[in-house]
Amino acid sequence: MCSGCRVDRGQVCPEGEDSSVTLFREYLRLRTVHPKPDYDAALRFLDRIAEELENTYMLYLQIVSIMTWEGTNPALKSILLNSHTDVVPVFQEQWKYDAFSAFKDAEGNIYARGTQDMKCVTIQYIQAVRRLKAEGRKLMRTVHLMFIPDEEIGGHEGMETFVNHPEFKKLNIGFALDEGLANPGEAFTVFYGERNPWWITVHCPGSPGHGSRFVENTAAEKLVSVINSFLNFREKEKHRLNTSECLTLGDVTTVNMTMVKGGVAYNVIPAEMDVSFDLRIPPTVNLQEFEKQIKQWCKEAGDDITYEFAQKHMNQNITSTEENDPWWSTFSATCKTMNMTLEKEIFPAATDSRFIRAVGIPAIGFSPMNRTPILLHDHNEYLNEQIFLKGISVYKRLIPALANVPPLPDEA
Ligand SMILES: CSCC[C@H](NC=O)C(=O)O
Ligand SMILES: [Zn+2]
Ligand SMILES: [Zn+2]
Repeated sequence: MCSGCRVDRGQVCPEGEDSSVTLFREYLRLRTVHPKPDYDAALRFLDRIAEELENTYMLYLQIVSIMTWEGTNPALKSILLNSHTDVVPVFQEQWKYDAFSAFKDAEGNIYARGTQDMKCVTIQYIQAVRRLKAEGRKLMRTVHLMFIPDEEIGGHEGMETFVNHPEFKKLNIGFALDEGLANPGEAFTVFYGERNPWWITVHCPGSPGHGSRFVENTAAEKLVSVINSFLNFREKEKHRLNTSECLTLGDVTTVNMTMVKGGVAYNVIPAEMDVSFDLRIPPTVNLQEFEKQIKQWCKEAGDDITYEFAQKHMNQNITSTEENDPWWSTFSATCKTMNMTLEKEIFPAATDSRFIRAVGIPAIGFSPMNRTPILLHDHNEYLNEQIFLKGISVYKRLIPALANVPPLPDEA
């Protein structure tokens, strides 16, 4: 039964492994890894699950799959359980085990790309729903499990497109859960907003000439000035983070110089040099003012400098974590009944939640992994099977609580 793992809660596979863990390991072995993710394998896997769960299963744009568990009052806004199916590449030589073998060591640590980001959450949603259905539970609101590609490469052909698709609107989503991060301590981290990613390339043109001369107005001098301005700001933000007790990474702006381009030969002064930065800007920063600052740095560096963005997210919607917010109060009260401590933060990187929040839907980023080092995108990404299993019980409480939030004033 291990390979198919159609067994349910509490049932144990022949080798004594919980069937949910076996299913998780099976999913981890699918190579949905960039740059050529095997999405077909994921779709076949999900197709089978949908059949097992007897959920309505739809495929949109050939890639986004949605399993729907209809509520007893389907006119009410629904709950979205979102997860992406892709994972980032690995440097296999740096791993202790094959990154797609889902090796489990004696402590129950499962090693594979995607154990934390975010194949764990996908299977936890599925198994929680499976258990609830097996118990004959009926929920008031409809629950949609959405499995989406391309999150790791910016979501252009995934969530960014899908949120504007008429089929997305038809889902009538009131509240969404999406991915978060592990927490090495006892607490669980929850994310109510994200920093905006800005990927910028600054073009520094200059006078060319022979490498033996003191040519005026060179591209390199401008480049150095631009780099210094960005990196001085980086130092300030780093200092602000390191000297404040209450700030987390999501509360400051990070700047990283990630690419430089230019030059053709040792003795030819180039006519242009380019530099690219990855900026992540907290939702509290005035983005117009921030761009003015960038313009100023470019102006100070010399004439004719231009810049362009490869990513420039402007939406700064955050999700309410006020006690009077029905979604948040339900989420946090349910966690409290399980004695979970929550730490509220701004997500430092970008997830598909930014597209969900941008269309006005509240979303919480949450991956139930405490006592776990943050290893997403890292070598030897792993998750302990007990932590993974605990997460299923967490969702088994959260999903009905959220799906039973009484009709809101605008739904009456
Ligand atoms: C700006 S699109 C890139 C999205 C990517 N997400 C996860 O790592 C990130 O770099 O944050
Ligand atoms: Zn992710
Ligand atoms: Zn990721």
